Amino acid sequence: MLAADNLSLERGGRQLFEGLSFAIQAGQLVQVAGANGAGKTSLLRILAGLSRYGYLGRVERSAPLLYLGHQSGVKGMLTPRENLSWHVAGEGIYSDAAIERALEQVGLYGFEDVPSHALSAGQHRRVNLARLYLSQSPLWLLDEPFTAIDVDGVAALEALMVAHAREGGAVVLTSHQVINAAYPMQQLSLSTGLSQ
Ligand SMILES: Nc1ncnc2c1ncn2[C@@H]1O[C@H](COP(=O)(O)OP(=O)(O)OP(=O)(O)O)[C@@H](O)[C@H]1O
Repeated sequence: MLAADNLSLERGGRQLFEGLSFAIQAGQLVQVAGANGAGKTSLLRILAGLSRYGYLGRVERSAPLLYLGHQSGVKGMLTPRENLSWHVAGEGIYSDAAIERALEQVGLYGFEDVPSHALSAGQHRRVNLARLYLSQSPLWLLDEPFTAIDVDGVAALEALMVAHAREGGAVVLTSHQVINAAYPMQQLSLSTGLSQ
């Protein structure tokens, strides 16, 4: 689905990674490991095709991907329903019922038509995560998806990622959290690459 060949990135005079190569196949759950400022977000953006310059090496993508950045990407003026409709419009046509179901699955039943600026940080995040329930992209690149999410929400998201991998998808995520997925979780180190 995704292959990185000899990736190197320097930022602000610091070498964040050098000669990094790995391949992500269907069915893999991969957590990018590293301290604050190590370069995890930078790597994910390169993998997603959002950083076109400034790095060395090649990325080959052979499957459609969904990238969720670490900011919620939710517009405060719009309701959760409008935000989600706007986001998924680019990925195909979805019925209002499917959008409502996705919002219900992330615990936003009853909040569909509230202006998003009146939602909490975790609820903002949940609007963004609802995109995963509608996604038809096999490859998910998720930057800090658990930020501001409560315990039940974390468990639901872990289960969703496992189901996605079992159905032939793949997930690459950054997180400082220990993930309790009932599924083999591989670690991607910025210095040594993918664990076995
Ligand atoms: N646009 C930029 N210009 C210059 N330096 C940048 C830029 N964006 C990020 N950096 C630097 O690159 C380094 C890596 O940042 P990055 O956000 O990729 O780290 P991270 O591993 O995701 O960190 P965290 O765990 O704190 O989210 C940091 O030292 C950061 O200051």
